[in-house]
Formats: sequence, structure tokens, C-alpha cells
Amino acid sequence: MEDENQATEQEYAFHSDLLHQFTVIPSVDKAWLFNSHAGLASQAMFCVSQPNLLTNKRKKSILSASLLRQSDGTVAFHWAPFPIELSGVSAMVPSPSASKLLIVRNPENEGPCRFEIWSSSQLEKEFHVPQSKHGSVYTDGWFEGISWNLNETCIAYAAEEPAPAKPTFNDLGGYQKRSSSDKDGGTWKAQGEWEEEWGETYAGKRQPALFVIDITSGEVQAVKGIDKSLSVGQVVWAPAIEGSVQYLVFVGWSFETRKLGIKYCYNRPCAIYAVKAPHHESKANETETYSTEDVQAVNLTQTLSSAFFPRFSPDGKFLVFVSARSSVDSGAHSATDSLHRMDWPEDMKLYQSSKIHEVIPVVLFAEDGSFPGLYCSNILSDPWLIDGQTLVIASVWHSNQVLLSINVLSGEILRITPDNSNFSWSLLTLDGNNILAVSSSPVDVPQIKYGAIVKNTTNDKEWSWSDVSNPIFKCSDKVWSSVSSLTSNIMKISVKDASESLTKGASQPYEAIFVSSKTKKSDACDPLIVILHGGPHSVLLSSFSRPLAYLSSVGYSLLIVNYRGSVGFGEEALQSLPGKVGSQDVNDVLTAIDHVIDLGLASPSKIAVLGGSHGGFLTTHLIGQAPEKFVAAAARNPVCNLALMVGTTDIPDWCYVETYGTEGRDKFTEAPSAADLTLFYSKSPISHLSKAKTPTLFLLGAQDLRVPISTGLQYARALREKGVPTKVIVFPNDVHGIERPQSDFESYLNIAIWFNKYCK
Ligand SMILES: CC(=O)N[C@@H](C)C(=O)N[C@@H](C)C(=O)O
Repeated sequence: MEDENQATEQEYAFHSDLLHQFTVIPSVDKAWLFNSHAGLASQAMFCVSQPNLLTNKRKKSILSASLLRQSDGTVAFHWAPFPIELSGVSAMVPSPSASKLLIVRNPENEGPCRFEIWSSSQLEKEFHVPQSKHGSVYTDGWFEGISWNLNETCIAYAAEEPAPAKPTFNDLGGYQKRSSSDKDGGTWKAQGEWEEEWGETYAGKRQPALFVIDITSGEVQAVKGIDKSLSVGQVVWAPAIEGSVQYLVFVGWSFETRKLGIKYCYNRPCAIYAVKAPHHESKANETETYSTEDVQAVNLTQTLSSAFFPRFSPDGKFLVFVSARSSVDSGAHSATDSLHRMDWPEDMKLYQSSKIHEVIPVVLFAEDGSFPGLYCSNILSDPWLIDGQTLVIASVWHSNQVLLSINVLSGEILRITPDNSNFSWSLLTLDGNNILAVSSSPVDVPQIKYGAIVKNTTNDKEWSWSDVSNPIFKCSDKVWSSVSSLTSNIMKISVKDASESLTKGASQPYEAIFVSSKTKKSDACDPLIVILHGGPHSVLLSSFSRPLAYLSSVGYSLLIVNYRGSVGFGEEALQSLPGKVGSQDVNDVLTAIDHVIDLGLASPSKIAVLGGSHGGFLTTHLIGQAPEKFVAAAARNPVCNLALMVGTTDIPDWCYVETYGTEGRDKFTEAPSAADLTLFYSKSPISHLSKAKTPTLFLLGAQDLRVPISTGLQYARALREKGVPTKVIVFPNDVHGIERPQSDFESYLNIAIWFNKYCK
């Protein structure tokens, strides 16, 4: 409150107006290309979202374009005059032939889940699936899987299991055996037994299970043969075999005594299974049946601790998937992926014996800019180029995200987006040998790119990328002129005091992205904000970030440090951090800061630090371990006390692994010993609190299950007790990400004003 009074109304007005102009720049969430390799004309559809501060939700819309191939080979996009708002839509999935479109509308409360089937001109069918059949369809990007069968008669998907019946009592306290719907009143439902959930962002979500809807009759069947204890998702149809029952392939996650948090955590064991799909009408020539006895799901990837994102080749001859086995086996929540292929036998009965080939192994370290390993967070539902054996994938490569083409038979990996650039790319869709992607840098607003192969011989493929002029990323003149005055580059930072005991990968340079004004207004440097990602096995990419671009446009240089342990730099560098958190990562950040000071790019007396989660752990460590270095700090849901967090977080195993290293995976217990708690405390920012004196802003989500609010609050109160200026903003309805539009806006507005107060 005091700060609000001190910051002038003009300052708030100026900042909220400018931040708003950055905030409302839309994003493209998904896109589809139809028919682009067939003729001269094709179509594209873009699903666009934009934060809406008044409703505190993201507004979603669809914008279409016609693509016309010009005589010179280029493609012109003709955009529809306006986007159409998509209201209440949870998922949309075109059928393989693009003649039908599925729209799913999940219920807001106890209502049915609605499935709509659209043709090119109208709504063809609408089915309401009651809660007694299943709850909401999963659209979380992880369990999510909505898949049309090839002849477009059925759709398989993951949805919440129906709610278990709860004990019911009448008004006299009498137990009623039957779980009535209480139509006549006079009864009440007890809570029933508590069930484990998958933690952060899955609160209140029931177990994901598989269903198939027949889009002619609307009949919905639960898929049988799946162990009740498995959480399942990412379902796809196996290639159809004439006259035979169809199979579904899906991912299953099991758990032992407890479901540990799964969001951002690729270290949860999972496997790919095959199971017979229910059939909806009996066909005379179908020899196989669908009874519970012979439909038991079969684990296809027993030899791997992790397998997900199953994708069949267009000819149905092989199945490709990603594995995070290095993450599961080491206990690190995210690590270097591997890519695998298994041949898909024509005789379904042989699939269990199919050999798994490793297409891309886990890369330990890479020299001289060569491929650092696979780090992919998604694969398109149809990722294949025309040859049917090369897939296109987005993967983190140092501080950039790039697009790779991977020939899954030869193992050839090509970086198909321009290298030596400060840009990051995300993949929207592909059709034939044409790609729609988005490219941006910290100082370049996103740009839609159209990619096509211009040279295609066995040994030589060349891609051309053209800018697609589009109305989506139009931004205000103010934003445009602000970002035009900025520049960014990626710096290599040498490891300080590299010792013999370090692995080769851990001795290689890490990176920091430096963003600053193109021109120096005076002799003095602009104040610097050091920005630190969470995880710690995550990365801050060289892509356009609306709030960070806002901070640089109000007069700050940014130093975004991808310290060792970040993804994108090979497995050895990543695995060098667990066991050394609070020291190796802290020192990497301090080295990066010294690097820019030594280059004369930052003034040592005007440095602020900002980080969330593990980045908040580093922020609060830095103000304790290097109290003279920072004039202001801001921490979003920071890990300040591992000894407190371990008892309340959804990922207590993370506290063990990051504190002890990989041995922490086996040490993990729900009942930490006194020795564990002592070590957790000593590795935590709270153990350096007595030295901290930096004014600090705390942004805390009260619904955070990952880093519960108590750890940030405890540290903030302790700083206050010492007389250090602190400000705490609690967002009552936010989870770990603090991403709801109003909360995100209020956070960055306050960060800028807090830093202005102490840095300028
Ligand atoms: C695995 C994980 O969630 N770790 C947290 C402590 C964390 O740092 N989270 C990251 C993903 C974040 O940026 O929020």
C-alpha cells in the first residue's frame, strides 16, 4: 500500500497502459493446413488466443486464410476479414480427410460433455454425454489425446472417469445404500474416500480413462482391458486391418503408493500399450470379439522406463515415440529425450515381440555447436513429410528452439530452420512438404513463416522460409517502436573454476541472452534485470516474451541466464546440477553477471533479479549469498525453504533429487529424517537470510500445489522481521504458473514499479 502511495498515479497510468499494449498481442495456439500439396489453392486455419483482462480469461478465436500458389512458386495468404470467436470450445479436431470437424465442449459444472460434428457447411450431429458416462475430455496437452479412426466413424479420447458413488444419508442421519440423485431433497452426500490426484493443475480432476464415441449413433463405450490403476491418455488408432477388430495405442502411467505431481515432470514412469478398440456394430467378416477376457491391454515398451507421444507412420509400418528414460532413471524432473521406432507387424498378435530401435540416443555432450540432444515437449498428430519416414519436430538447442527433420529409418537429423540466429521457432502444422511455423526473438514480435523444401535429394535438402504477412501479430505503434530500439544476443559464458572432477559436458560454456537498448543514451548503463528460469531443468528461450519485452522497453537491460542444468545443452551439463543446487547454479548466475559488467554492459550498482519457482530459489539465494550485488528483487512462487516445502509439495521427490543428486531418487521417503531436513534447510535460501538486505517483491499463488505459498510467505515475513522492505501480493485463485490474465498483468506492473523505485 505504501508503495502504491509513493509511486505516482502517473507512473501507474503510464505503466499499465504500456503493459496492456504488450499483453494483448495475440498468440497462435494451433493451426491446420489443408490440401497444400495437392493443387494451386489450399486453406489454413489458425486458433488464436488473447488475454482478456476484464473477463480474466483468454479469448479464443479462429482466423482462416486461403493460400494461393503464385507463378514464381511463392504462396500468397488471403485472410478472412475477421476472426470468429470460439466460445466454450475445449478442443477442435479436424478428421483425417478434413471433411469433418469435431468440437468438444466440456461442462462447466455437473452438465453433460458435448460433442459436435461439423461438415464444411453446418452442424451435422450433436451428442451430449452424461456425467454418468464420463466427465470432461482431457485437453491438458499431456493426458490429452483425441483421435479419429481412418474411416472417420469413431473418435477415441481420454476423459475423466465418472465420479464414484458417494455415501448418502437422509435428513435423520440414516445411511442410504443407493446413491440417489436427491431429486426429492431430504438426502445429503458425504465426501467419501479421498483419492490421489496428479498434483499441480490437476486438483479436482478424476483419473483419465479411454472412451470411443461412434459418430453415427452417438454411442459412447469405455475401453475395456485397462488396469484400473493406470492413468491413460495420448490415444491413437493403430493401422486398420481389413476384417479385423481395430486396436488403440495409448500411454499409461502407473503409480505405487502415491501419485506424485506430473506437470513439468517427465520423470514419471510410463509405457505405450495396445488394446482392442470397442466396436460399435458387428460386421459379418469380423472374426475377433470384444469381451473382457481377451481385450487385456499389452505393454509394448516394457524394456524402457518411459515411452510417450506414439505416432504411426503414414503407411502404418512403424510406430515412433519419445522416451524420457534419462529423466525417469536419474530422477531429474526433465532431461534429454531419446526417440524410438518399432516396426508394426501386419499380424497384430506379433506386436509384443517387436524390437525397439533407438533413432536418436540421449546425447551426453556435443562439441562445436553440433546437435545437443532431443528436448521436445510435443509432436504434431501428423508430423510426417511426404516421404512418410521423415518427421518434423521442435526441439530446444541451447537457448533457441529450432525445427528438426528426423529420418526415423536412417536416423539423419537436420536442423531445418536457419542457424546462427537469435531466433526461436515453434511448429504449428505441416502438410506434405510445407510447414507453418512461428519465429520470434526477444526483440522481434512473432512472425508466421511458411516453409517449403526447395532442394530435395537424398543427401541434400534445403528449406526456404518466407514471411507470411498476417493480421494476427499486429501490435501498437508504441510496442513496435519500443522493440525496434532494442537488440539481443546470446552470450557464451565460460565455466568458472572448472575442475577435473567435472564431466566434459559440465565444463562446456553455458549461455545467457542479453537484451539492451541499441543506443546508449548516456555514459551510464541502463539498470540490469537478471532473469532466472525455474525447473531447474528448463530453459528461457530466445523467443519473444510479452512481459520481458515490456520490461526492456521501459529502460532495463535483461540478462537471461541459462545456467548449467538447463535443458538444451546435453545430458552431462544437465545432470551436473542435481546435488549442487544453491551453489553451482548460483555461481553460474554470478559469473554471467560479472561477464556483462566486465564488458561494460552493466553497472554493478544497478542490478535487480527476478525469478519464479526454482528461479525464485536462485533469486532469494542470490540476495542472501551476494547481498551487495542486488538493489531489488522479485520472486514468483519461490522455493525458499526445502525443509518446509518437502512436506507440502506435490513433488517431495524433487527436493531429494535436487538436494542429494540422483541418489536422492532412492532416498526419497514420505517421512524425511532429521538429517534430510537439516540438509534441505542448509541448501535453502532461508539459511542465508541473515545476510539478505535487498528490497524484495513476492508474487504468490494461493492454489500452488508445487511450491506451496507457505515457503514464500515464511521468507517474506522473515525479511520483514529484519526490516528489509518487502511487498507481498497473493493471488487467491492462482496456481503455480500465476498465468491468469489479471494476475500476470498485476505481477509485471508491480515488478516494473518495484524495480523503478530501487534501480532508477
Ligand atoms: C519441476 C518443478 O516444477 N519445479 C519447480 C520447483 C519449478 O521450478 N517449476 C518450474 C517449471 C517453473 O518455472 O515454475
